[in-house]
Amino acid sequence: MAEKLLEIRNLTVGFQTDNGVVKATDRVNLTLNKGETVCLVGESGSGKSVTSLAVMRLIEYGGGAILEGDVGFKGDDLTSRSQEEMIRIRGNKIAMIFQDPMSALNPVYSVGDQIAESVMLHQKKSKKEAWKTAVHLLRLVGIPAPEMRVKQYPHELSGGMCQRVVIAIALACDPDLLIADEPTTALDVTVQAQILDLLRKLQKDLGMSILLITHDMGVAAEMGDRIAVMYAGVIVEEGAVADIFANPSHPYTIGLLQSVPGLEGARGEELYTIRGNIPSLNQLPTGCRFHPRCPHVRERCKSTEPPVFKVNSDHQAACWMYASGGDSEAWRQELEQRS
Ligand SMILES: Nc1ncnc2c1ncn2[C@@H]1O[C@H](COP(=O)(O)OP(=O)(O)OP(=O)(O)O)[C@@H](O)[C@H]1O
Ligand code: NI
Repeated sequence: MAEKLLEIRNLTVGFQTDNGVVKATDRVNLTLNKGETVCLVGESGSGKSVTSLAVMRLIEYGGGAILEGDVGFKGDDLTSRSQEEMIRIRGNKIAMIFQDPMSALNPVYSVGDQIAESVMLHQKKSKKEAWKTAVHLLRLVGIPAPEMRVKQYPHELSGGMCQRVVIAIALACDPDLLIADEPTTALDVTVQAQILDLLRKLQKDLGMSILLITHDMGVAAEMGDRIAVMYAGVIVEEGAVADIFANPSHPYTIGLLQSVPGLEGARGEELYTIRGNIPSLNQLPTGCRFHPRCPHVRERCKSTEPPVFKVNSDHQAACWMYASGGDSEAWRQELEQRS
C-alpha cells in the first residue's frame, strides 16, 4: 500500500461577497501519496489555487474560510492547527512556489542572503554555514557557477534562474510536500521544460511529493503520476495519468483533451473548443455544474448533482454516465461514437 501524505477530505472554501457567501471549492477530495506527483488541472477560475491555499491555510489571509472538511497531512489535521503552528508546518514540511518568481524574491537582498535566511530559519546553522548551504542548494537546482551567483541580486538573473532560486529557498526546509502553482507559466517554453525537468529530478532524488497545479494538459501528462480535473469548484475526474489520457471519462476532461493540439485525445484536424464558459460562483447551474456545456447532457444532469462513480479501480468520474443500470451503457456508447 502506498503511504498517504496529504489527504484532503470534503474541503469547502467560501468567500464572503456582496451577493453572500460563494463556495470556491465544494467538498473536494484529493489524496497524495508519498513520493508522488499529482497534477490538479482545470480552466482558469476552477478553484485550483484556492484548494492549495486552503491546504496551506493561507486562504484565511485572502479573505476565504474553510467551511467544511479537513486536510490530513502525515496523519495530522491541518484545519485544526493554529496559524502559529501553521507557520512552523509551512516552513518545515510543506513548501509552495508560484508562477512569478520575481514577486517571490526580495529585490534588495542577494539570492545567497535569501536562501541563507531560509536555511537559518529551519536549521540550526551559523550564518557562514547557511551561506555554504545556499551555494550547495544553488548547485542542486542546476545554477552554474553557484559561488559567483550566490552574491547576485534577483535582477541580475533571468526568469528561469530566479525560479530555480525560489525552488532552492523551498528546498531549504527539506519539505515532504512541494505545492507548485503554475510554476512555469510565466517562463518561455525551453526554460519551462528545464524547470519541469528539475522538479522531476529533485523529486526523484529527494523523495518529496509534488502537488502541481497547471492548466496545461501537456504538462500534466509529462509530470503527473495522477491527475485530478477540477471544474467550477469540484473535482470531476481523477485517476492515474495513463488512464486519464487513454480513457478520459468525464465529458469535461474529454473536451479539455480534445482542445489541446498534439495530444492523443485531440482527433481530427480541427481543435475542439468546449462551448460556453465556466459559470460564475454565484450563479452555479443546478445539477451537474458542467451540464450547460456538456454535449451528452441528459435530464437527470440538469436536476441532480452526480456523485463520484468508479470508472475502474483507480479512476473515478463525477458523471451520471457511470452510474450503474438505467441507460448508462447506451449513453457511454454514444460518447464513444461521438468523441
Ligand atoms: N478573495 C476572493 N474573494 C472572492 N472570490 C475569490 C477570491 N479568491 C478566489 N475567488 C474565486 O474562487 C474561484 C477559484 O479561483 P482560483 O484562483 O482557485 O482559480 P484557479 O483554478 O487557480 O484559476 P487560475 O488558473 O486562473 O489560477 C474564482 O471564481 C475566484 O473568483
Ligand atoms: Ni490559480
